[in-house]
Amino acid sequence: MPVIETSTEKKNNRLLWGPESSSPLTDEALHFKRWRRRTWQLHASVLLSHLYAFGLFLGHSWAGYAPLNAVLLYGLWVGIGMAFITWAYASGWSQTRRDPGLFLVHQLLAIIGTLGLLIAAPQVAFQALVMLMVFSADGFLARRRTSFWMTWGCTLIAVAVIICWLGPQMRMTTDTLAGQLLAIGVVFGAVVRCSILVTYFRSMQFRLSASNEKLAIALTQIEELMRNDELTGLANRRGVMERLQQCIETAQRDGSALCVALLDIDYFKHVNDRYGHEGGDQVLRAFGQLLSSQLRAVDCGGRYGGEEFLLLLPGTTLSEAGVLLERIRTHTESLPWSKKIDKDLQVTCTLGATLYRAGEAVETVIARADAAMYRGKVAGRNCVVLD
Ligand SMILES: Nc1nc2c(ncn2[C@@H]2O[C@H](COP(=O)(O)OP(=O)(O)OP(=O)(O)O)[C@@H](O)[C@H]2O)c(=O)[nH]1
Repeated sequence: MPVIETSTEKKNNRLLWGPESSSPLTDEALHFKRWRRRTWQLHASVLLSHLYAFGLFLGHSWAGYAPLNAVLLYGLWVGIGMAFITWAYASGWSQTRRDPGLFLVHQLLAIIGTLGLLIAAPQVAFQALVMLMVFSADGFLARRRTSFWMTWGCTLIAVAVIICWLGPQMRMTTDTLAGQLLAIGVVFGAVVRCSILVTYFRSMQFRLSASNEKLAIALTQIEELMRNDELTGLANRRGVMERLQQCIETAQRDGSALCVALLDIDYFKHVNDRYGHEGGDQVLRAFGQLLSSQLRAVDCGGRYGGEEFLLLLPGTTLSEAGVLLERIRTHTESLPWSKKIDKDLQVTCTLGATLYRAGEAVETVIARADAAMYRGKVAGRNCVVLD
């Protein structure tokens, strides 16, 4: 399983990239499976690179630039090291280390192997130096600050030693055709290894931006759901209240009119009692559709409570609102409820509206609309009351 860090460990062992640990939302087993897959992919590419380098050194030996024994010893050293790292990944032992990618181990293996080869075959110092630098490029993938700096620190020291010690003897082995081909092979290998790493980084970047996009879409959907009433398709209380706050700010800024109306279905309890909760829900759904069809795009209708709705009508005077609310009332009355639910069903609503007054609080304007609607209820319902 992935190593879980304590907070002190996190502080002492800061990461250079990526999250501190897997997100609590991420399935930990999935996260671990992905990590293992990528580690194995990278490890396979490292093994191939070592094989390639070994092949090139063998080629140099065949062309007479390095003693065969030295090359074979180098191959044995790297082979044992790679077998150990493969075991460490497969057994999960690497997971118990602070550097689960074993970047430093990789690097020390390559450095010691290269230095050993150079002592025995200084003729191939230049090629070995290039390959060492190429293998070091893997160090860029180290996440942990200490792994990163130790990997690079060791590499730079090794490179400095090679340059100071063998610099004067360094030469490109290009005096024969075989030497030329081998030198080209060294450069080719370096380019391929670097492009593999760059491709790896780019695919990580691509995956990251793709999941960021998915996340942004999911976030938008969640935000929409948070503000929507599933039953009626209108805004819910949170949504309509946020919108009211925005409408008030606009009205205060440009001095435009803002009408606020409360609407309540009459005797809704009877609908529920007679047709059941499902019948009541059907009425609410149809009512939501009716309101949506009557409001302009700039208006907002939201479900304020059970069978109570809040309507926001920006840029609308009280008398203009009166016309709209009367239309909603008559449409409610004349909607073919008998076809929709039951032949005996008759639905009406009572509406109360008021004009927002500059400087007043949200609660005040709603309370005034509520009082207007209440007066309509007392007066016998199925009417519009303007305050
Ligand atoms: N089906 C359904 N019923 C709901 C929902 N939310 C609230 N109600 C019901 O709506 C009814 C509201 O009843 P009251 O507040 O007494 O109002 P009323 O019967 O409409 O009477 P007046 O408003 O005075 O005309 C209650 O029976 C609630 O259970 C809902 O989402 N679905």
